[in-house]
Amino acid sequence: MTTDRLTLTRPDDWHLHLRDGDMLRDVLPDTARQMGRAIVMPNLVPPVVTTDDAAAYRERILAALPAGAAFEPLMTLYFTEGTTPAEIERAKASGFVHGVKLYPAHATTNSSHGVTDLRRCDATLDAMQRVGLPLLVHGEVTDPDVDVFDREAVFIERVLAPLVRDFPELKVVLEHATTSAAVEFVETAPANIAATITAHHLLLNRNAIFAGGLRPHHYCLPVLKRELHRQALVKAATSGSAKFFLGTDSAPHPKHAKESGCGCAGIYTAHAAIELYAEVFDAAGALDRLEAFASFNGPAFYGLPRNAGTITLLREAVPVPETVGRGGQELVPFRAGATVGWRLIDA
Ligand SMILES: NC(=O)N[C@@H](CC(=O)O)C(=O)O
Ligand SMILES: [Zn+2]
Ligand SMILES: [Zn+2]
Repeated sequence: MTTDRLTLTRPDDWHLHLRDGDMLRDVLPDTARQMGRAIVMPNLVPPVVTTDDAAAYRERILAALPAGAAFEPLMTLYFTEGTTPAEIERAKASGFVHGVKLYPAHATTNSSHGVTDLRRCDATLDAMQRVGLPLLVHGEVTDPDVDVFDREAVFIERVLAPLVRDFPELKVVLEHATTSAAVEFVETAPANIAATITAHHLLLNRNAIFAGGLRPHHYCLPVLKRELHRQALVKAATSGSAKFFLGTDSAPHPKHAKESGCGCAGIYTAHAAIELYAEVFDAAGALDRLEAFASFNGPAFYGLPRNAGTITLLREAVPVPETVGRGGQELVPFRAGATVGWRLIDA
């Protein structure tokens, strides 16, 4: 039996880039239309490093919301080697900071202020473990001797496994998991270790970067992997395990910055996020497990209530515009000029 109409508890996006200024105003309505909340990444220029920075950014997001939107931004701090235990206490006490994001220095977009040696951060990690503030990790080593396709697996071995051993109570989210190594690590780790999975890593393998020519809009970090890894991610997401949840890593960059001699990493999926995940779960014969992945597992991990409302999807081919952008710089959305298989209707 096929389902042509799907009603779900309103989902959340547990890994999202909203940027700032004009770009923020352009992209925020896409997320606010479907998600109740989102964990907002702190890699602005300059980064969001203190609770005061996060409070100010939160106000800018709320001010950019379309009238009547009930969206709640869940803020994060950018982990630097200067992040103190006192800042962790302040962040936790704020009630609006829900995680601290670890970018290994130079691993990805706007990560130059990231951490070069996590061993120098023990006191801060200890404070996070004590107050129950999750560590959100971009899990890739930056060692130039490590092949770009192996950077996640090597990070798990060199950094994540020792971290989990030394801070056994620390809540950790391995963000945008892309490999079978990540899936195995998270599955066999204790309940305080979880992972987000993006729609694009569930839908595409690395061939998509080179399909008929170089495809800058399929370039992101961690980079797309082999088909066997994509299959492992689909299996994990649709398994019913509470350790995996929705995190789009929707990462808008202006068209000219992607279509460049040195293009930025990041894929914009917020315009059709839940629709793209529905495609994946449908193809896997697991539409009945989409709601837990999208709407239940994340709040359970973060210790937050589920959203109260619902959203409804209809099975229908919906065209995706060539560009998105209402005033800021144009950006090219995932599936630009093609279609997605579901329509989100206003319930
Ligand atoms: N995922 C990406 O390719 N890019 C993200 C950064 C990140 O999440 O690593 C961005 O901020 O553009
Ligand atoms: Zn990242
Ligand atoms: Zn990201």
